[in-house]
This record gives sequence, C-alpha cells and structure tokens, in this order.
Amino acid sequence: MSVISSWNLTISLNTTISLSWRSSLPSRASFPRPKKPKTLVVLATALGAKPTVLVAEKLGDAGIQLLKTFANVDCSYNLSPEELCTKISLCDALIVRSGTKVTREVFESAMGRLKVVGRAGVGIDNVDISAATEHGCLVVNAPTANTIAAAEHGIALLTAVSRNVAQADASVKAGKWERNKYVGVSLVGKTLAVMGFGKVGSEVARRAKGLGMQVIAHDPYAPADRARAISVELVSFEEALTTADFISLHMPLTPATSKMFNDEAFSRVKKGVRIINVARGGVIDEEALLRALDSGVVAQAALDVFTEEPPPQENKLVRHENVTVTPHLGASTTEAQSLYHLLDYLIWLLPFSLPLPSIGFIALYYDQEGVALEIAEAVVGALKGELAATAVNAPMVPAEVLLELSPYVALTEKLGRLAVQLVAGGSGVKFVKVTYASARGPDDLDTRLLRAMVTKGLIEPISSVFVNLVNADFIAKQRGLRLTEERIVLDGSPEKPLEFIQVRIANVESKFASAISNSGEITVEGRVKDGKPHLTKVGSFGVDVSLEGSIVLCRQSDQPGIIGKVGNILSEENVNVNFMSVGRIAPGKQAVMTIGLDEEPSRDALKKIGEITAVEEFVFLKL
Ligand SMILES: NC(=O)C1=CN([C@@H]2O[C@H](COP(=O)(O)OP(=O)(O)OC[C@H]3O[C@@H](n4cnc5c(N)ncnc54)[C@H](O)[C@@H]3O)[C@@H](O)[C@H]2O)C=CC1
Ligand SMILES: O=C(O)C(=O)COP(=O)(O)O
Repeated sequence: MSVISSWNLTISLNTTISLSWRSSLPSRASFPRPKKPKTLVVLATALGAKPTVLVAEKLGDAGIQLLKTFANVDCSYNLSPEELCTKISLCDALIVRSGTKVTREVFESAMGRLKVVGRAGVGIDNVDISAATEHGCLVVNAPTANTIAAAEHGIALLTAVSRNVAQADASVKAGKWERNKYVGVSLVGKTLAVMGFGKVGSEVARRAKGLGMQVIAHDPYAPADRARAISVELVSFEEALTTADFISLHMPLTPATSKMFNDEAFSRVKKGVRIINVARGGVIDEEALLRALDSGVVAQAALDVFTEEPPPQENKLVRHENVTVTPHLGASTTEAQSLYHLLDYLIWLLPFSLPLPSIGFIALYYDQEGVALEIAEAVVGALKGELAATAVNAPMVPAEVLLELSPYVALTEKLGRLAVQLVAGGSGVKFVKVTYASARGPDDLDTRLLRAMVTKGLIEPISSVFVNLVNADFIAKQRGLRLTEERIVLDGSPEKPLEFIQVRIANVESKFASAISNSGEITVEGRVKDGKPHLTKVGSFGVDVSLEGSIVLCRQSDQPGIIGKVGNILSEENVNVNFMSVGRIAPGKQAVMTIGLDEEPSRDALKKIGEITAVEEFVFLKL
C-alpha cells in the first residue's frame, strides 16, 4: 500500500509562507490522481471577515460541512442567470456543477469580490476561463473523484445499447412482449474506439477489455506508455473511425473538439457503428448524428450529455427510437458525490479485527474522497491563500521550487513597490526590466512567479486592481506594461537560486533623482540575507536595509551628525528605526541614507527631515 505524501505551502498577501505535510492513500481510480504536492499555484488573497461561499448546485454534505468550518455557506440552487449575477457581488467563492453557466457577466457582476470558482467535477466548459483570469479569479476543479462513476456510466450505456435495454424496457412497460424485435449484438470480440484516453477513457478501456472487447484509442496527447500498460493501441482519428464497432467519447469540449463528430466523420465510420457519449454534447454535431441515425450509418447512440441541457422537448435525438438517453448522470453516484472516506471504513472494520493486509486492501478500495470534499478542500485552501493543486487558469509552480523561491517572492514584490513609488507622478510606467543574477543555468530557474510578483508590486500601489498569479500577465498587458526579463549567470555555487534581483524602470523621471542609475533608469536591487529580503542598491548607491515596514531614502552631502539629526526627529515622534545604512560615492561626497521604519512618520516629521541643511533630497516609501 503506497502512501502519497503532500506538502502544502501557504502564501498570504504579505507573502509569508507556511508549510505543512499531509499524507493520504491513493484513490480507487487507477489513473494517477494529481499529487497535490507536485503542482501548486499561488492565490494571494486577503479576506478579513468570514468569507461567503455560494453553492449554486447540489453538493454532497461532506463538502458543505467542510465549507461551513471556514465560511458562511449560501446554498441557493436553480438560480436564474440574473439572480446569480445579483448574488455574486456578495460572495468570495462560487461552487457549481455542470448546470450553471459562469459567464463573463457573472465575473463582471462580482465587482472584484469573487476570488475562486470551484467546479465540482471535471469539465470546465461551463466556466468562462478567460473572463475568470482577467478578473484575477482562480478556477479550480475536482478532476478525479468522479472518474470511476463516469467510466461505469459509459460501460452501462455501452451494454445497454448493445442489448436494447432501454427500448425493451419501455416496450414491456407498454404491455408488449417483442422478443424478436430486440435481438442485440454481442460485445465480445468487437472493436471499441475510446476517443480521449484520459482518466475516464482509460478506465472505460480497462473495463471493456474485461468484457472481451478489442480496445483501440485515439488521443493525440496521451502518452504511449499509459496505453501500452493496459494493452490498448493508440491510433489516428481516421483509423478509429474506420475500424470501430463501438465508439465511446471521453475528450473535453474545447474549440478543437467542438462538433468533432460531424457529417464528414460520420461518412467515414463503419456502417452500423454504435456511439456512446458521456463526455459533452458539443463534441457531436447533433444534426449530423440525427442524419447518420436516420440513414442507418449509425445503428444506435447512447447520450448522457447534450449541447443544450436539458434538451428541448422537441429534440429529435432524444425521441429517436435508436437513441438511449440519460440526464447527464455520468458523475452521479453516491460514492462519487459524497464522502467515502478511509477513516469511516477503518472505524467500521475495527470490531471485525480483520488482519492488517485486508484492512489495507479495503481502505485502498474505498478511499474515494468524493467530488464534494475534493472541491470544498480546494476552495477553502484557495480562500485561505493556499496553493491549489487543481488550478485551471494559473501556472503551476512545483512546491519544492516554491519553497526555495519564497523569500525571493517577497523580494520581487517589494522591489516592484519601491520602484514604482520612485517614479515622479507614479504613473507612465511602460518599460520594466527585471534582472535575475544567479549561478544557476538559465533552465534551472522558474521565474514566472517572480515576474508576477514584480507586476503586483508595480501595479497595486498606483491602482485599485487586485493582482495575483492568475491575472498578472493579463493586467500588465492591459496596462501596456512591457516587462522583460534578463538572466545574468554568475560564477559560484548554484546552491542559492538567486544572488540578486534588479528592477529597472526606463523612460521615466524620478522623484528621487539619486534612484536613476548611470543607465538613466530608476534602479532598485535587492538580495535575500538570512532568509529576509533586503534592498541593496538604489540608483548607483549601495545601501542595505531590510525590506519591512516603510523606508526613507535620503541623499545628503556626506558629513557627521546627519544620522543623529534624523534619528532625533523620528524618536520625538515615537517612530522606531529598525535598520539604517549609509552608502556613499566617496568620503566627504554624496551619500544615500536608507532608514527602515516600523511606523509611518507624520508629514511634519518628514518635512523636518527635508529641512536639515545637508539633506539634498529625500523620499518616503511604503512597502
Ligand atoms: N457525463 C458526466 O457526468 C461526466 C463527463 N465528463 C467529461 O469527460 C471528459 C473527460 O474527463 P477526464 O477523463 O476526467 O479528463 P482527462 O483530462 O483526464 O481526459 C481527457 C482526454 O482527452 C484528450 N483529448 C483532448 N483533446 C482531444 C482530441 N482532440 N481528440 C482526442 N482526445 C483528446 C486529452 O488528451 C485527455 O487525455 C471531461 O472533460 C468531461 O467533459 C467527466 C466526468 C463526468
Ligand atoms: O465532471 C464532469 O465533467 C461532469 O460532467 C459531471 O457533471 P455534474 O457535476 O454531474 O453536473
């Protein structure tokens, strides 16, 4: 019995990071479940009061209970699109299944409050992902808990069509006894083409092989070894169409798969083929399928999903005598939707005192978290500012990389904040260059997170937009901010991921002239020292101040007594100085004094600092 270990990292708005460990048993589905520790993403969010989660479709009780431990939960089902748009501005998270369309209007109506959309299931075609990203809203799904349910439903429909179960049932209930009319076809030895060899598709394939079928699969992105492992041959679309007796659909609905089964595809299938669709209605051109059924090219179809759900009353496919339909039931089993947890079974088994190996076996078999719990965990985690393993619209950063980069995450955001506050007027920032100096090879440093944090630091102090890893690139583009990255490869030990990071803003004037370096750009540079971000350069001046609280930068002609004068002004105001450093060009010439402050000084105190005779310019910067 193998154990999956997971590291959970937490990054809150002030970019402190915490790390916790959890372990769980593998799920019953044999397709590898996404290992939470391996693919994580940051959603920096700050929520003061208890957040509100709107559950817009029926969710298993285990999930609701988990949500309630952290949030106010509003279960409002069957909302009209208008009602959803009205409610959403009061919600921090929204949980839906396939029946709710989360449109651009929903994100716009949320007015920035909605931070997470949880899709309690796999398919995310009902969520406008671009709109979510533009609004900085993380979308998470529950990709594994309903795999077996969907695969079993596929098999149920496959066997039902082959033996006319639904039609024969209706006939008997209508008082008839038509044994000759409902002669079926056998599955054994027939070729099944699984279209989309992912989690559901591979489980269908495995089960179909158990029924004695010849299984082939078409999936341009599936790894060959996954197919080989269960003796399934990966074939082209053409070969799948022309050789299959049964075709079972298991690909997502995307622009590329939309109406993949159209007149052209039906013109190439084997006459009398039977089609099962437990994926999405939109992957079939329903009009074309109707024509293929009427002409006898397709002998039968079994459909769990439709382009429009529920399908209109007059839908000819639904009423077709060779079509078996179910109302999108693929994921609907008690086990898939609610908690079948390992612990419950261990407790249940205790009185039987079964030997350990059998407890292990049964526990492994029943460790089925359920969609409700899987999505509730993801949504609560995201609201807490933790990392979501099942994020759909944000780059994934491996946990180990994140842990190593965590102090640099804080550093980059603060350098961005400082740099933009040094711009005269604070706006007009268009060209930003970020330089990463490291002894590591260029391919050995994932800078996506750092780049997002520079963007956050640059944009948040001068606007009201919320920037996170989800929307950083979009917001930068929208504001015409061109951020380029440069790597400097240093000699030395690659143990540390980064030696220093520099942020430069070109083509702007600075309110602190000394911040302009010889290259004519506002330049700030920082390093991580003892795990803490430090500012180490402003313009061409070397400085050293820990980046916490706020800072005063002050250029003076280098002479004794200035530090004392500034210190006196601040101490009169009860402002604590946490760090101070002086960087000078040469003794007796100009120097830049950097003062780290715990509290914000009054305007009056800042004015007094400016009035010290030797002080040539100064600036107060908030971190
Ligand atoms: N009826 C129901 O209640 C349920 C329906 N589903 C549907 O089933 C779909 C598959 O679910 P999973 O297997 O969990 O997802 P998955 O992501 O594990 O597998 C999807 C597979 O489709 C493949 N694919 C993508 N484009 C393709 C193309 N053009 N041709 C062939 N294959 C292509 C992908 O490479 C991937 O291997 C979901 O997207 C969802 O729409 C899933 C669960 C329940
Ligand atoms: O998970 C999926 O993709 C499904 O289609 C299941 O949909 P449902 O949550 O049952 O509305």
